[in-house]
Amino acid sequence: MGRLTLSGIGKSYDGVEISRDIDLTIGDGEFVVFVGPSGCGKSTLLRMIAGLEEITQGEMCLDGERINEVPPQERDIGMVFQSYALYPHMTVAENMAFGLKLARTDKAEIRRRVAHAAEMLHLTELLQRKPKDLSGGQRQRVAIGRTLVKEPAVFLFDEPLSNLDAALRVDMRVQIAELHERLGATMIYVTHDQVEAMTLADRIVLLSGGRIAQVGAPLSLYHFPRTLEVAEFIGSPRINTLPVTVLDPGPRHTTVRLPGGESLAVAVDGSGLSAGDTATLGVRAEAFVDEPRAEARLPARLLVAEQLGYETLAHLAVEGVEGALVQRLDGLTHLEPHQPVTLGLAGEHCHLFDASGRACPRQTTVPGVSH
Ligand SMILES: Nc1ncnc2c1ncn2[C@@H]1O[C@H](COP(=O)(O)OP(=O)(O)OP(=O)(O)O)[C@@H](O)[C@H]1O
Repeated sequence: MGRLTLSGIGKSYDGVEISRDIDLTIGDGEFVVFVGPSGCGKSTLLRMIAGLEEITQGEMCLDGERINEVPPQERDIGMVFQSYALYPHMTVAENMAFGLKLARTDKAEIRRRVAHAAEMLHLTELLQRKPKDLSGGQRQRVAIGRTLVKEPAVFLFDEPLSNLDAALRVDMRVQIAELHERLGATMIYVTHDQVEAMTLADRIVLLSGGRIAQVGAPLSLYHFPRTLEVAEFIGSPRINTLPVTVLDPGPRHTTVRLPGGESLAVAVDGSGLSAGDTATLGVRAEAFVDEPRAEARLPARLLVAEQLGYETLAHLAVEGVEGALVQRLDGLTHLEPHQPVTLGLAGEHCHLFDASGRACPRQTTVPGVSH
């Protein structure tokens, strides 16, 4: 079992509060990713779960038992760190067995667990090698193996892939997903990489300033962000934002004036807004529409076209909008430098945020994705 409950968890260092009011239940077998900008408190929260940091507020329970005061080695929790910290003079097998030896585990049991972990992580052929004779990805797999042999109920990963190059990261990401599938253990994973969060998580916990900004399935956060900050953090390229003025707020549609003067009825409940309010319109790079579906238009000029093969990202200048807007286009689209482009908008594909950054509830539904 590995059901973790955090109730009102908070952390202060010398009276300075860095996180608070963390309420979260992580189900047995769930893969949860803590994500958020640097300094938002992800690692601190993970270290509190591991028992490496004192919990200064609230209660933490594992399978119903309070663990606040339980030392790390007595928690049924294993942690994989960003730095592999393997013992250089020991073989892969010895590195993996080390923790079990310290815990005086029976020798035959150690052999069984090391062999099983090695097989799961495709390390069987490498068991007699020393860390210096391994690649970065192989070393990271040994570090995971060291935790795997302890057979913990909960696995914690603290940015385990950040020392690897881009191709290896993708490879290891897939291997970690496979491992979760095969073990069915609870896994909590910290990263500042939203692609890792989107691809690995059953649920994402997006932290901001030491508090939970939003918890949900990756696609829920993508399509139904509760704040502008969440909308900007999830998704690559970043969501486009445009300053707008509210003309007519309403329960199903809110009409806004766009830069350039056209109006657009956005499919959101804007009943908390008033006519004349300033707000932010959010449009994902793939959410611009062609004629005849366009309900409003923005004249734009091409700045740069990034041709990525399977897609082209057009960076566009629009009068009245700071910075470039990005439109995702088919990879075969050919664009001339500086060519004028018309961006089409449709109200059901847009987001609207009030001046404080709170999202107006979208009235649009996305099949299979809950709000
Ligand atoms: N020992 C400490 N004493 C005082 N403040 C600390 C201590 N450790 C962390 N902090 C502060 O707590 C905040 C959260 O740090 P934490 O490392 O949890 O953030 P993070 O989201 O994991 O960031 P990153 O992605 O950069 O690793 C930061 O403002 C940090 O400066």
